[in-house]
Amino acid sequence: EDVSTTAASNFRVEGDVIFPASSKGERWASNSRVLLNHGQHIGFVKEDGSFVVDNVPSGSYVVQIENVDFLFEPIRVDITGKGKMRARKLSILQPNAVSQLPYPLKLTAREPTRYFRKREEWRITDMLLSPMVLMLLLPFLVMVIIPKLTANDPQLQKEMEQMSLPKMDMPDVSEMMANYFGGGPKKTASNKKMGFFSSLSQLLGLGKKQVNVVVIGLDNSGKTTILNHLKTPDTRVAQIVPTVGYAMTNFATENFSFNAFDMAGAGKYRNLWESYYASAQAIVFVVDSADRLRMSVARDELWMLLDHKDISSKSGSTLFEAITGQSFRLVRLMGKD
Ligand SMILES: Nc1nc2c(ncn2[C@@H]2O[C@H](COP(=O)(O)OP(=O)(O)OP(=O)(O)O)[C@@H](O)[C@H]2O)c(=O)[nH]1
Ligand SMILES: [Mg+2]
Repeated sequence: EDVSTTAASNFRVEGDVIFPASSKGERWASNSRVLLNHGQHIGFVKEDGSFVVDNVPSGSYVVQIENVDFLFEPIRVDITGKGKMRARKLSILQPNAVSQLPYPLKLTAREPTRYFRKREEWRITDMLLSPMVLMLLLPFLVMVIIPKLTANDPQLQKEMEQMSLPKMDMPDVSEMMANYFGGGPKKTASNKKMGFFSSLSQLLGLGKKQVNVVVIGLDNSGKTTILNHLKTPDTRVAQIVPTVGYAMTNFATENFSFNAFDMAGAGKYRNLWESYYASAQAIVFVVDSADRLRMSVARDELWMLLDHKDISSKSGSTLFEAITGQSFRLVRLMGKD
C-alpha cells in the first residue's frame, strides 16, 4: 500500500525550453528554473534546454519558466492517477476552454522582459489632437468649409451673409486681420458690407475675388434690370419694381464674385449713394438714353459723383457708364457735355 502511493506520486514532468535564437550564450539555461504551482516543485533547465521535474504526485499543475530575461506563457499540466499526462493552455479568462498542447512540453520564450516602461516621447500628434487645439481649430474649419459649400448657391450665400453680421454690432475680425497683415489703408466702411464669411474666405485666398460694385443712376433708368440680367437664370426675379433705398445682389464670373449695391434712383434716395462710394471697387452709372428730358439731371448727378471726395481721391477706381435705350445720338450728347 505504501509502495503504491509512493509509486503513484513518482511522476515526472518533462519538456523543452526554446529560447529565441538571438539570445546570446548559454547563460539563460543556468538562469532559468521550472516552477510547478509557483514553486511547489522545482526543476532546472539543462544546457540543451530540456528539463525534468521529478517526484510529482498526480494532480493539476501550472508550469512556469522563471527567467530573468524572457517571459514565457504558463501551461497547465494534468497528471492522472495512472500517470497519464495532458497539457493545455492556461486560460485565465476562460478556465474551462481546453486548448490541447503537446507533451512533452514545449515552452517558447515569448518576449524579453521589460522592467522599465519606455519613456514617453513628444509627438506632434499629441499636441494637435489635444482638446484645446481641436476646440481652437473647429471654428476655423467651419468658417472655411461653409463658404465653400454655399459658393454654388448664391441664394444661400446671400442668406448667410445677411444672417452673419449686420444685426450684431461686432468688430469684423477678418477686416482687422486684413488690415493688420496687409498694412493697407484703413477702409472702415469697405469690408463691413461684404459679409464675414466671404471676406474671410478671401483673406485665406479661397474662392473668387470679391468685388463691390455700386450701381447708380436716375430712377427708372434700368439699373435693376441690368443687374437682373447678370444673374443666373434661376436667381433672376420675374417682376422688376422700383427700388426702395437699395438692394443687394450677387452675381459671379469665373474669377470674380460681385456684390452689387443696386441703389434706388428716385430723388429722395440719391443722398444715400455717396455713403457707398468708399467701399466700392467699381461704380456703374446707368443712363437711360431714351429719357431725354432728364438727361441734364443725369449729367449733374454724374458730375457730383466725379467731384465727390471719395471718388476723386481714389486711384485706379473704375467708372462705367451704361447707356440703356435705343438711341446712339445720346452717347455723343453726353460726350459733348
Ligand atoms: N425699353 C426698355 N425698357 C427698359 C430698359 N431697361 C429697363 N427698362 C424698363 O424700365 C423700367 C425701370 O427699370 P428698373 O430696372 O426698375 O430701373 P431702376 O434704375 O432700377 O429704377 P429705380 O430702382 O427706381 O432707381 C422697367 O419697367 C424696365 O422693364 C431698356 O433697356 N429698354
Ligand atoms: Mg431699381
